[in-house]
Amino acid sequence: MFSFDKASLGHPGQAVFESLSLSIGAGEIVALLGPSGAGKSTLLEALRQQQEHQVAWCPQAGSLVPMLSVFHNIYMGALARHSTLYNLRTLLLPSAAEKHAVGELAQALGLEDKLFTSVDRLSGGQAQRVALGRALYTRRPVLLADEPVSSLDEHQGLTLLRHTLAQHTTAVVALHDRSLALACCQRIIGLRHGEIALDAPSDSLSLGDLDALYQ
Ligand SMILES: Nc1ncnc2c1ncn2[C@@H]1O[C@H](COP(=O)(O)OP(=O)(O)OP(=O)(O)O)[C@@H](O)[C@H]1O
Repeated sequence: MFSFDKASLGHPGQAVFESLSLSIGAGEIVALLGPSGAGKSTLLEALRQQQEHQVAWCPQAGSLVPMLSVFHNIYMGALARHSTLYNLRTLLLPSAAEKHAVGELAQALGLEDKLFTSVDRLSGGQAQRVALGRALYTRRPVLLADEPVSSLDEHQGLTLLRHTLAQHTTAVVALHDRSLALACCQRIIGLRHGEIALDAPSDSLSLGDLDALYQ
């Protein structure tokens, strides 16, 4: 599904990975771990470019449109599924069917009472749940998510990450919470200084093994 062979990845004027070799197969649920600046977001963006039309994309907070409502931001996940005319009509005057579909998703995310509240009036954790909702509403099989539950409490983060992963066949999720990575993902890829420092099944790893990534 995803494959890099001695690839150079990075940003204009800055290579983050100088020679990255990595394969991720369909059906894998993968956590990306590593200290800040290790290259998790850079790798997610490169993965996205390889399978753009298959990917449900959940970037870090800040990607929502703050002055629009929860309904509108979640609906944006569906823009590619519909004609421009249908999208314009739905954004201006949503049908009962779209309100119901987005409302059901909002309910699963604990946002049912905020459906027509603008995102700039939400807490950080509520906004993160909207971003997850938008990714879920794309209804695509491959989830790529960048710290999708970092502002949620431990219990809610675990519940929502499990709920979201269950709706995708393949996923790569950057996380900072190592326990969450071990609990929810089958494979852990640890990044450090633009290299893969660890790549192993999560059931072969302990929290202590993951600590080494951050030392
Ligand atoms: N738009 C950009 N232009 C130039 N360099 C960038 C850009 N975005 C990130 N970088 C650099 O690329 C490197 C990797 O950044 P990246 O965001 O991939 O790390 P990360 O592991 O996701 O970090 P964090 O956990 O803090 O989000 C860093 O040195 C960062 O400064």
